[in-house]
Amino acid sequence: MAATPRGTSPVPPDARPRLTVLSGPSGVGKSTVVAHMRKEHPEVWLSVSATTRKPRPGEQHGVHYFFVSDEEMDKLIANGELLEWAEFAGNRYGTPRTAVLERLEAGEPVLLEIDLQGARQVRESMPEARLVFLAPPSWDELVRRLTGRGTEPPEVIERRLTAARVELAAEPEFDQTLVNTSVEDVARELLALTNVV
Ligand SMILES: Nc1ncnc2c1ncn2[C@@H]1O[C@H](COP(=O)(O)OP(=O)(O)OP(=O)(O)O)[C@@H](O)[C@H]1O
Ligand SMILES: Nc1nc2c(ncn2[C@@H]2O[C@H](COP(=O)(O)O)[C@@H](O)[C@H]2O)c(=O)[nH]1
Repeated sequence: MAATPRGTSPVPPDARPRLTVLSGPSGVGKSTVVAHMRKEHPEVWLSVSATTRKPRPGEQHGVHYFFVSDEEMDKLIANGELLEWAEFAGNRYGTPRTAVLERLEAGEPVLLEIDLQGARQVRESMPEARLVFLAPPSWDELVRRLTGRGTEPPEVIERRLTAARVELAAEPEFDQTLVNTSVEDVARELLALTNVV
């Protein structure tokens, strides 16, 4: 058996800083679960995405998203500043590359909350990432949550539900599925997957 070099200790694979990607259909509760988890564990670093979507009431630039113009998004993409990006229901969204890589290099676990297309791109470029799918308890409950949130007009809800059917069908591509029946339970399970504790 090979000896452990002096000054180092064997690190079990699960103790390494990990890139966790949380995806799932619009309205399933990704932001709610992540916010709940980070209230107790603010040390979980969540990437702030850039988007061309307009802010919802209460959303702050640099906190919930970097709200950018179409031209700014074009530049971010052209300059290779995004780790991944996608068009979703009429807007573009992308993950700023440098901030994520800096955190990972510093040994900190990183969480991305992104759509299916983005998750697939991360799987290609960073195969070590753990992909977690957040599923609704049922289709009807997903529709209730998305509609009940009251943030999108009916035609945008329709677009998001069309995307949701595609996203639900892609669940087998993910490493893990969590069913969002209870925010508290899922937040605890997600925390365990991020390797923070
Ligand atoms: N476990 C749950 N039980 C009941 N309602 C929930 C649960 N989780 C989230 N919700 C509610 O569902 C709605 C959608 O949640 P949220 O905005 O977090 O979804 P999301 O997946 O982040 O959506 P999007 O991808 O569109 O940003 C919110 O009104 C939220 O309060
Ligand atoms: N591919 C990416 N998807 C992202 C990113 N940031 C957010 N999202 C996803 O977009 C939809 C819609 O979000 P909303 O805030 O408008 O409701 C949702 O699935 C998010 O997870 C990103 O950087 N890249």
